[in-house]
Amino acid sequence: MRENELKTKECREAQTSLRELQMELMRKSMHVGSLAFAVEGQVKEKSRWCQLLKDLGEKFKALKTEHQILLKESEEYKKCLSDATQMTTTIHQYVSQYASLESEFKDLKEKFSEEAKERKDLYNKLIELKGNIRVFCRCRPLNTEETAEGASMAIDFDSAKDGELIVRGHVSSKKVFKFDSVFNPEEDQEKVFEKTAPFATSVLDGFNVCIFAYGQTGTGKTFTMEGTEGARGVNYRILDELFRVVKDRHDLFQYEITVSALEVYNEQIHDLLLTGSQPSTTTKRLEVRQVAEGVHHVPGLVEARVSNMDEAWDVLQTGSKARVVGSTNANEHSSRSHCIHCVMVKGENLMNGERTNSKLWLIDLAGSERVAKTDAQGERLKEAQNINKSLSALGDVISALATKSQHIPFSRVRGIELGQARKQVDVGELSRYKLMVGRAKQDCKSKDAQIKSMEETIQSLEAKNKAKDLLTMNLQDKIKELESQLLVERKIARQHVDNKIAQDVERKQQQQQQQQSLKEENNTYMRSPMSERNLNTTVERPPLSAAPKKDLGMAKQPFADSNNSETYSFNQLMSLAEEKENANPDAAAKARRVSLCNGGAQQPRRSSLIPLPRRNSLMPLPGGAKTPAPAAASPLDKIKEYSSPPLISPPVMSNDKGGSRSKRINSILRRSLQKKVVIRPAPSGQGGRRAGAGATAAAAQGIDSARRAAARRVPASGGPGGGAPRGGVHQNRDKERGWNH
Ligand SMILES: Nc1ncnc2c1ncn2[C@@H]1O[C@H](COP(=O)(O)OP(=O)(O)OP(=O)(O)O)[C@@H](O)[C@H]1O
Repeated sequence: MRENELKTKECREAQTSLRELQMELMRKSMHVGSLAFAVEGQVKEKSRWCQLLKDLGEKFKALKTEHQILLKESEEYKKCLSDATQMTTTIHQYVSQYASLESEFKDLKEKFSEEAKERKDLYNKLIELKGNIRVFCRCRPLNTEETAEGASMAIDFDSAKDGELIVRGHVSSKKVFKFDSVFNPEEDQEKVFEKTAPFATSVLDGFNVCIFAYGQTGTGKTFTMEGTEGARGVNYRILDELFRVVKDRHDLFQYEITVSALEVYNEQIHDLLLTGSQPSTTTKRLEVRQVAEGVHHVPGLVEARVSNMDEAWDVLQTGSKARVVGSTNANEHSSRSHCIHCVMVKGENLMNGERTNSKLWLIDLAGSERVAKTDAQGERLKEAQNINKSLSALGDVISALATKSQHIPFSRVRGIELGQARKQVDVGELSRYKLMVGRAKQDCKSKDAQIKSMEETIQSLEAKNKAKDLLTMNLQDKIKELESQLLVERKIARQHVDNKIAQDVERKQQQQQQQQSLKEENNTYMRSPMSERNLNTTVERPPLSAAPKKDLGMAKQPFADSNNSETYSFNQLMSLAEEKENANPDAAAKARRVSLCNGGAQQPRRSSLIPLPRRNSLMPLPGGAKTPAPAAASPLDKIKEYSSPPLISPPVMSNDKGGSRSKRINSILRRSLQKKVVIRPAPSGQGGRRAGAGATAAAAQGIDSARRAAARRVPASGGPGGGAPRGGVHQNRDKERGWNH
């Protein structure tokens, strides 16, 4: 039992432990599960990290590669930088070299310009030394006809190299001619051109050149100048040379070449380039003009711009073909006109900008002929005569030029004066000048008229000005007089006011003294009884005569006695005066009238305590009561008063203390003067004037009239003599003026 119990207990314990173990197992299995989940997460994380690691490894590899590339590049850049530095240094070196080369080039350019100039001068000197006018002589071979006729050469060319030509005569006599060069019949075109080739350079250097062929008809002039297709003459060759030199100089010079062609036929000029395209009948006549010294121009002549030899030759050939040619006994194709080809060259030196303008004249003259020999008739005869005439004139011109004669007979030549034509004036130009002169004259005339009228206006204005000046002076004089008069009146008014004030003060003081004495008397009577009164005693009274004396003293110094309590201050006096004036305007007006008008007998005589200066103007002093009042209506009787704005400001007193006082007085005076004095229009004389037209003018007029009236009354009011002369009035005026100074 016990065993059973033990076994049961053991079983129970084993069961409990089993349960615990089961629980433990469960916990462990749960823990294992959670660990497995965690492991799974860790595995995932690990794989992610592995992937990241892999990516980073790849990136690292790429960066490494890039780094290597960049390293290579940086090395290359370093090399480039060093190369660039070297290049910069090289460029700087080149720049400095260029600068030095440029300055060198500039120097060389200058030197070259100088050298070119020197060369040009030397070349020109050489040409001059050879002769500005050079004469070459060419003899053609005998033609078939001459040979057939059995003619022989009459010229000896033994000394041709020295420029001598010997003409054998029929007799034994020989004639020797000297030329710059002599070409024998065997010498070809090229040989002839050799002597003329240098002129092409002269033309391009800016010099004018003229080559012409002169000679008897049929002697080979046209052949020499024009030549044939197989044997080109001077014209072709010199043009060819010209363009060759232009080509050589194209780096240094720029040229502009134009050509023209004209002929002088029967002393008339025709444009061959124009006639080449149009019928000769329609061509207009041309004339040679000298536009400046040594510069000639044919207005209206066609000038063809050419840029190369072919163009130039084509143009000149067109002209040559249009030339008048006729058959004569001497020459089957005789030129009946002078053919002139002109090549105009405008050059510009590209180095220094120097410009040149030159001309090359190539002239094939018509041949001189003996009319008798050629047996010319009709048109041919006329042509021959004109040709001979013009050639003769040309001979004279050349002779004069060669001998450097002062007078060159250009006027004899017409058409062949291309070398140096005299200055001609265009008819159209002349008429234009005439028109201009006419207009200028008209302008001049109209301007003269304007000036005259202006002078008259000025004169009249000056006269008016003078009159105005005179008027102004008169007015100024009047104003001065009025001003002085006004000052006098002010003075009088001031004195009057002072007197009035003094009188008032005196009267008041008298009254006060009287009242005081009465009071004292009363007091005396009141204090003593009747019994005590001494009837014999007399009250000591101030003598009656003493008061006026005292008053007189006070009146003399109304503003100075400050000890007296009854004495008025200046302001009080002023206010008193104003009060009085306001209270009794009639009296004030009367008072004013006293100052302005003749109060005469109506006014009571008052002794002025302040000595007044002697008055000679306007009206008598108040003391002049003896003077009878004028019976006739005085101009002052016509005076009426009316209020108006202040006329003239009183002069400012300079005294500082008295300034306020004087201002006060002035204000009173101003107020009294504001009642302006106006004279009624007089029946004559001053009737034209308007009273009150202007404040100042009215016052001036009024006072002036009053003054005149006073001046008229002077003799009546006790003046010396019945009719005082006008000078007396002036004297009075002067005296009045003297008061103010
Ligand atoms: N040096 C020369 N060699 C060969 N032939 C020449 C020579 N000079 C002139 N002639 C020939 O002589 C002829 C007359 O010459 P050309 O017409 O040039 O004379 P010209 O002086 O111009 O006469 P014109 O004044 O009448 O016009 C032409 O047939 C020309 O071929």
